[in-house]
Formats: sequence, C-alpha cells, structure tokens
Amino acid sequence: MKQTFYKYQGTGNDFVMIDNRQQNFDKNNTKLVSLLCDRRFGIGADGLILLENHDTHDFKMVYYNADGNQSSMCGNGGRCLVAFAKKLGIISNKAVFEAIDGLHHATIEGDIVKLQMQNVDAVENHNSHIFLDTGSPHHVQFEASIDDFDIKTKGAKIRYGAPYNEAGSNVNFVWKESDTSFKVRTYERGVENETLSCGTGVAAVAIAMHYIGETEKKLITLQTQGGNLQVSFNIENGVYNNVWLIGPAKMVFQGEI
Ligand SMILES: N[C@@H](CCC[C@H](N)C(=O)O)C(=O)O
Repeated sequence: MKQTFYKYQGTGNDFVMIDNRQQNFDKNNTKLVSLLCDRRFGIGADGLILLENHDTHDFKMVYYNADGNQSSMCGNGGRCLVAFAKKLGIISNKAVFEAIDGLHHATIEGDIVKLQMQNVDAVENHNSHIFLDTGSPHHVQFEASIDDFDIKTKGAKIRYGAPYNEAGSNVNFVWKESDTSFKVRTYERGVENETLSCGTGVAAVAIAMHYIGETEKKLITLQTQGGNLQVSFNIENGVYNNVWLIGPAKMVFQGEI
C-alpha cells in the first residue's frame, strides 16, 4: 500500500513526517526508517517522525533518528510536528501532545512555532564543558572560533568518548556573540554528523550559558547554521522552568512511498 509522506524543516533540521493515525507504518523497521532518511537512496532527512492518535491530548510524537532508531526528544522535530498537525487539521493554533519525555504545549502563528520544553533541574558544570538534559542529552563547550571547525571529527570524538561512550551525547560547540546571542554548531547523536540546527541543543546552550554566568538574560537568540532560534525560560529554586523553543517550521514537499 502506498503511503503519503511529508518533508518538513525547522532551521534546516529536516524530517520525514508520516501521519500514522491508522497505524499503517512498520514501526520496528529500522532499515526502512534509515533508508527513508538516506540522502542518496531515500528521501533524505535528519530524522523521521510519526504523528499518532492520543487518548486525551491532541496527538503523540514518535521520533526516529536518521540511523533508524527511536530516540529521545527532538525539539525542532516537535516544532515541525505542530505545523504538520495544523496542516492535517488536527489543531488550530494551540497543541498539547505527548512525546517520549512527556507532555509538550505549543502554539503556532504563521510558520512560527513555540514549543514548551521540559524543565531542567540538573546542570553539570565540568570546567571544560557543561552537561545537561533538555529532553535529549547535551554536551556544551566553548570554542574560540566555530566558523572554520571540523564539527564531525571533533563531535564524534566527544560523543563516543568517556563518560558518554556508546549511549552517547549530542555535542554543541558555542561562540559568544553578545549577552543575548550565541552561535551554536551541533553534532547530533543518531545522525552521527553535524546537523544545521538542533532544538534541544540550543535550549541546552541557552540554559548552560545562563547557569555559568555568561549571560543574565532569559530570552536568548541562538544562531545556528540553518537560521536563528530563540529560547526563553524562568528559573525558580535552581530549576529552569517555562522553557520555550521558538522559531520557524516549514513544509518542504510531499510525496508517496
Ligand atoms: N534534532 C533534535 C535532537 C534529536 C535527538 C538527538 N539526535 C538524540 O538522539 O539525542 C532536536 O532538534 O532537538
């Protein structure tokens, strides 16, 4: 049976989207997901997302990395899924959906999607880097210059090295532009390469920069290779809450497989 797919991107982090409300997609077929995400032999994407029915909320998000495995939360994917749910007529301007890390609230106006991320109550400050989980694990470290930098080689070394080893972490390299703006380049676990943007990654960078005192701002612009995102948050009793990831999410094309 033919299946319609949609291709979306959020600041260049791109996803194959499938409406799986009828449960037609072969969910345990790792090879199929990695083939669909393959940029030479498939559609090409950093990940694949299934939109499924939910008993009490608007929909459910099932996220796969480009390697074909289900993984932890994808912030840009979540924003794209909200735009997809609007296109399918499931929501109008607001959504509440369940992802692997719990419930997410979101709003959409034009192509700007605001997605609430999980609270962060633990930030590890190791002198050379910061580690935190914003729905996915993120290693954050400063670099003197990140424009001319081998992200794939340096990111892979950290991702596969101690203490992360096989389970891995996403790796973000940061350069401070000002109190309100940081440049970020991310090596993504499960894609095993640099992606043009990572939503949970920029949320991690914004919180990490606030935590180590690089900024006192609570609305921060993150410049990624694929465009700008904003992250806002509050902090109460050491817990970062009300964390919002804000930016564009756009449909690119649709087709049949
Ligand atoms: N691109 C994502 C992150 C996706 C998950 C990540 N690759 C992992 O497995 O940890 C985002 O926008 O957050």
